[in-house]
Amino acid sequence: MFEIRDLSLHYGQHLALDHVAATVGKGETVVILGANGAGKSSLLKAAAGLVKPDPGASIRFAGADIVSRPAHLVLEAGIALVPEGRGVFGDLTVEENLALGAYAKRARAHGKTSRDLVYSLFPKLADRRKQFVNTMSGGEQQMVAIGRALMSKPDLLMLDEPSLGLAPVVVGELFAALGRVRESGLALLIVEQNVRMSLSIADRGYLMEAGRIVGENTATALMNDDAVKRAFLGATV
Ligand SMILES: Nc1ncnc2c1ncn2[C@@H]1O[C@H](COP(=O)(O)OP(=O)(O)OP(=O)(O)O)[C@@H](O)[C@H]1O
Repeated sequence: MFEIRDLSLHYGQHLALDHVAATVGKGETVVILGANGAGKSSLLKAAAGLVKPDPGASIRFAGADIVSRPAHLVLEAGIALVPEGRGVFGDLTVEENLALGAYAKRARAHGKTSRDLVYSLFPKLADRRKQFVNTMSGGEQQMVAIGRALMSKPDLLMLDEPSLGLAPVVVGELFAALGRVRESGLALLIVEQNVRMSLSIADRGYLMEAGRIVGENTATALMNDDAVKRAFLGATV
């Protein structure tokens, strides 16, 4: 359904992505693991149309080549990004933030159905629909950000470090909610530092290092991989 090939990206002289190839199947959950600066955010930004890759890249989604499309047209094609740092509007309420997520043409006619889906996936948001987002906890704000992205009716939801800065118990809640999003049939592409948690809801994962994909396997195999354990799970194997 989603296929990236030969994706390279320079920031000036700096090569941030080097011939990256990756896929996400329909309804599949895929995690990208890698150290700080490996290029994970750049990969999501390029896929979302927020940064322009080097010539020669191919990014295909549901049969269409979307590589040169601007961000709003990538969204119309069915790919939504929840950026690192969330990007919610703090001085608007939960329901106002959600309403803003439904501006895409593909989403406008489905506002009520999408809102009902978001509230069923995140019951906490339903209780707090009139609350200003800047009075909410970090975990709740992350749920608003995910809810807003879901309002665009995506087929692929990309998340950049959704657990960043959240307390462990909140991270647990967040991943339980992402598990429910996954069950609803969406494909997910997640960049995460919380390797254990993200692999626990994933089908597959890629390892990134210095702008390149250096490994790929099922989530179960990665969880048991000695190199992954050493690098990301704090094990001394
Ligand atoms: N706008 C930019 N201009 C110049 N260099 C950039 C820019 N954005 C990212 N980089 C550089 O590109 C490389 C990849 O960055 P990227 O943010 O994609 O990595 P990451 O794996 O997401 O890391 P992190 O987990 O720290 O966010 C880094 O060396 C970073 O300094």
